[in-house]
Formats: sequence, C-alpha cells, structure tokens
Amino acid sequence: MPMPAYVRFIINPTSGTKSRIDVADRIEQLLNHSKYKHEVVYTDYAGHAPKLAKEAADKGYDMVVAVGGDGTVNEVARGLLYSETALGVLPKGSGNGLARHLKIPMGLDAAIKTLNNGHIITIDSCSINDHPFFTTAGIGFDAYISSVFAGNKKRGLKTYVELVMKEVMNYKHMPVKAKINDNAFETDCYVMAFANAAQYGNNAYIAPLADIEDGLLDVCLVRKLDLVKALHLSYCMLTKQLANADSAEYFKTTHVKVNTDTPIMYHADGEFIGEATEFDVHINPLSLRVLVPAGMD
Ligand SMILES: Nc1ncnc2c1ncn2[C@@H]1O[C@H](COP(=O)(O)OP(=O)(O)OP(=O)(O)O)[C@@H](O)[C@H]1O
Repeated sequence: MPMPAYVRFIINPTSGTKSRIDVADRIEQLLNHSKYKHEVVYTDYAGHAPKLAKEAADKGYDMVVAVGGDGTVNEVARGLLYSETALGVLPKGSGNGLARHLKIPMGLDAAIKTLNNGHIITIDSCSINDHPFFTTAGIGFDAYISSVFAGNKKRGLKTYVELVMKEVMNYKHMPVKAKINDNAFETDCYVMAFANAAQYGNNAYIAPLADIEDGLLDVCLVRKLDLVKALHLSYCMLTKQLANADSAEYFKTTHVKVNTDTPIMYHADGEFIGEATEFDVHINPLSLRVLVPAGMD
C-alpha cells in the first residue's frame, strides 16, 4: 500500500451487543497516522454499507474497514469485489466468522493494531443466487434460524444457542435434487451449508477444511437429524471434525445446483435472504483483497 494509504472506516452502529466503547475514538488513538490517513462514516440503514464501500473504491481509497459483524462485512466486501481497494475488519458482531478465519483479533484495540502491521492477501468469494457471500451460506435449518434470529430483538451468542436448541428438533428435512461435481442425486436435506471460510463464527467449524484462497467451495450436507446426531454434529463442529463425521457428508467443488418442489429458505453470511426452489452456488476465485495480520498467509 502507498504511504500514506487512504482508509475509510464504515461503522454499523447497530451491530454487536451494546458497548460503551467509542470506536472512532479508539481508532484515532491507536491507528498509525504516519501510515494511514483515515475517515470514519456510519451506516444509516441496512444496505447502506455497500454504497459507502463502492464509493470509496471508485474514489481510489486503498482500504475500507468494516466495523461490525459478518452482515456488515458482507455489505462492505460486496462494494469492494474485484477492485484494488482492500477490505479490513474490526469485528464487532457476535459470530465474526470471517475475522476469526483470518485470525483477526476479537478485541478492538488488538484488531486496530493489526491494521498497522498487517499485509494484504487476495481471497475467494462466493455467490448464492447472485448474492455474494464471504464466510458461509446455506439452505435449510441454518437459514431458518437466521430468519427467526432476524426477527428477534435480543442478539448475541446466548440468544442464538437458545434459539437453535429450541428449534432443532422441530425443523423437518426436505427432499431436494442436487448436483455437485457433475454428480446429480436426490436427497433429503436438513441443511446444506456452503463455505468459503471454515466457520459460521464463534468457532463453530462447519467446514474445517476450507481454504479461503483455493478457488473451491466446501459443502456440508446433513440429510436428516435426530437428537443423537444433533449432539454429535455439535461436538464435531466445535472440535473441527465435521469433514470426517458420519452424520454429515463433505464435498469440495466449484459449483452446486439444488432444486426443490417446495420453496426452501436460504441465507448468506448469516443474513436471511428468502425462499427459493432453485439454487445456484459458485465460487468467484481470488476476487477480494483483504488485510490480514502479520504472519497469516
Ligand atoms: N444503521 C443501520 N440500521 C439498521 N440496520 C443496519 C444499519 N447498518 C447496517 N445494518 C444491518 O445490520 C445487519 C446486521 O449487522 P451485523 O451482522 O454486522 O451485526 P450483528 O447482527 O450484531 O452481528 P452478528 O451477525 O455477528 O450477530 C446488517 O446485515 C446490515 O444490513
């Protein structure tokens, strides 16, 4: 990056649980000002961040830093795709899947210092029915949970876990037709998760083998679920063993197609999108520049 590099911080004031920390003030205090000239802007509404990010990319800013959870990261990154402008992340959500995958510290001060010492890599992104995603997308149960969570006033990990526990046995698998790696098959689908990064967030590893620079999409399919399987899956997610678990099937591919007769819910980076009967999911190799901590390649 040139010296000084021009940086726009985009803060989602609604993300994360309530905190009294003044993020703009911490940035002012800890950012290396001989390296960066910066400005701070705030989102006014959902869907504002892609415009603010694209505007910065069009003006030739060197980096745009998303301050928020994976929803904000998604919106900012969407505005930067295929541009020279790098994404930076100050994690402020409850899951922070992309930040965790990239080994960005969860603490605000440490994450700001990472911006001072980090370097840029180029990562893959993915799309589900033309919605870009950078961490995970999915159809079935995980999308259903994102839809209920979206309407929930309370946020945070505890609320999320309570919700999953309450709903996991009520949700029913659906029959789908899928095509992965030219192999077409019919299957029941409780959840089909598509992963660019290894985890949903909170160290729940839905795709432990995911490499964000390999040009491949990792797919995890759970056909049906009962209580024993649910407990086993949770254990495997938290211990990074899902790729070899009996309760799930794991694929690496570049492109997935899914069809259903009955509409099924889908999400991208944890944000509920809607329902559809056809899904086209693919990888966009090396499409986003990202600043990562020193030592991460
Ligand atoms: N000013 C705003 N007012 C209302 N919604 C906003 C605003 N700015 C952004 N959003 C929306 O907030 C959504 C959630 O943001 P984000 O994921 O960053 O936080 P979070 O939900 O608290 O984090 P997590 O997903 O980790 O729980 C985003 O998808 C975005 O569309």
